[in-house]
Amino acid sequence: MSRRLDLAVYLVTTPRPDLETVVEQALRGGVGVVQLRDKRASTAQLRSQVARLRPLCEAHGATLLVDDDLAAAGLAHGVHVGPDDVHPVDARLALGPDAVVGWSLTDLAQLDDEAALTACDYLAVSPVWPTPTKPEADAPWGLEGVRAVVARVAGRLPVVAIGGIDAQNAGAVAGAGADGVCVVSAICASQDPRAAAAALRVAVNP
Ligand SMILES: Cc1ncc(COP(=O)(O)OP(=O)(O)O)c(N)n1
Ligand SMILES: Cc1ncsc1CCOP(=O)(O)O
Ligand SMILES: [Mg+2]
Repeated sequence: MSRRLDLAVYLVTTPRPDLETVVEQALRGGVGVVQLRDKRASTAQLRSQVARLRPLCEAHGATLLVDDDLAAAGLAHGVHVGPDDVHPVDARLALGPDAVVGWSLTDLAQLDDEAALTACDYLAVSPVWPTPTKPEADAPWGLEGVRAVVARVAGRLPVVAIGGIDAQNAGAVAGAGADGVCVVSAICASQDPRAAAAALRVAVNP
């Protein structure tokens, strides 16, 4: 991975008609990574959204990733996969050495998968807290889980956390050792996505 990866505030999108406006505002507020996540979209729809979002992200020096879909991710800067998706090694082989590959951690045993860790650029502790945005998510790690993961991989791979994070608790997540916070609703459900992103940035890097 050769591009600069600013994981401090990481936006995972939810489908909405004004997505470009929300992303643009979030980028102005300091989001460094945007992940396009739309479970219902076809590859063709994702690719067309990537074509619109990528120039926006690049204008702000940010990274655009796609959830799960390697064909759409090939038009972006990389992909985020989970333990039930394509393996990070296969994602790396498909997208090449310059792509960003992120991997969700739902179980500490995943850290024994040396090949996966070598193929990844970052790990996402998922979820740190329960969240209505993803009710089917695995058991929450809590802050102790963030600490446990960071203790295992610190200095080797950056660690972010996702699930139930907002500007009030983001500082605690960073205090547990996370390099960044990933959010859906804290930005997408805000009346002011720019201010919401900026508040998260301050909480992570006071
Ligand atoms: C940054 C980040 N972390 C975790 C997830 C969840 O990924 P996954 O476990 O593959 O679940 P789905 O998003 O595919 O439902 C994520 N997308 N992004
Ligand atoms: C996609 C995803 N993966 C684990 S939790 C989650 C959703 C996080 O949403 P929110 O930031 O609104 O809690
Ligand atoms: Mg997935």
